[in-house]
Amino acid sequence: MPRKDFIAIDNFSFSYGAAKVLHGINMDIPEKQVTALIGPSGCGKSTLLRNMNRMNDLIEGVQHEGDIRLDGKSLYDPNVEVISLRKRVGMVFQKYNPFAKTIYENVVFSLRVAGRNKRSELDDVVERTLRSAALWDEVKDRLHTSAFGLSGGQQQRLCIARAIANQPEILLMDEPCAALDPTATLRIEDLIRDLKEQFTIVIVTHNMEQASRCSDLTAFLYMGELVEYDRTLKVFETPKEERTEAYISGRFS
Ligand SMILES: Nc1ncnc2c1ncn2[C@@H]1O[C@H](COP(=O)(O)OP(=O)(O)OP(=O)(O)O)[C@@H](O)[C@H]1O
Repeated sequence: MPRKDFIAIDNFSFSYGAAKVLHGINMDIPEKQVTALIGPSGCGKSTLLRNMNRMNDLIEGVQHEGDIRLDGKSLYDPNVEVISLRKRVGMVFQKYNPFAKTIYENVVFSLRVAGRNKRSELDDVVERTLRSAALWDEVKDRLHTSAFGLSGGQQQRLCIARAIANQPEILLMDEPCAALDPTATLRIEDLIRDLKEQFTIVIVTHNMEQASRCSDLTAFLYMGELVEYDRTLKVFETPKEERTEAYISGRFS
């Protein structure tokens, strides 16, 4: 049975120095579903997402209260090593950012870092991962050419492949289609729907249609508070809160 509170966010608040930007967020994110974080610019979506793999830790002066648990275990447990956490939680960013390497070497990057260099294993991972990222057919004849030779949408799918090559449990996506055209966007949305068979996905998006097309649950944040969190259909069709209704109907952005 997939776990309903695979990522359990428990009364979580977060500050950059004196600026408190998340206020007592409570949210259970289920396993192998797509959960979208929506809300106006600056409401704290990326901050919340980046806390799910402790990416904000390196910023000076940050503080948190409350807890985030992955599969029952606190991210802040002193025994949790951030490096092993990042293996469990992959991340894809707004601007596709392949490394200046070949397509093949981008996919196997995290395996090489972990000292896994056996050619036959790497070949298998490359094919399986590129198939999962819906890119194999387009690149199988040019695996050893530069990743920069791909289109923007292909480069983003390659970044998704790189993020999932080491089989994380969770995939965090921060506006993954923001730099893509509508056709490439739809391909990534198809891919997100396929990938939830294997991964728990959390996506930040400004695009309401995208949230309604590809997420199972939607959380609406406003000024660092979680205003509403429910099944996506419910949030879009019969929101409980006036502020959610106003936002999704475009009365403010
Ligand atoms: N590194 C940082 N240092 C200080 N303040 C930050 C930092 N990153 C974000 N903030 C502030 O935290 C608040 C929340 O920002 P965040 O990027 O999480 O919001 P967002 O909802 O993802 O916004 P957007 O949709 O514009 O990307 C904003 O007021 C922002 O200015």
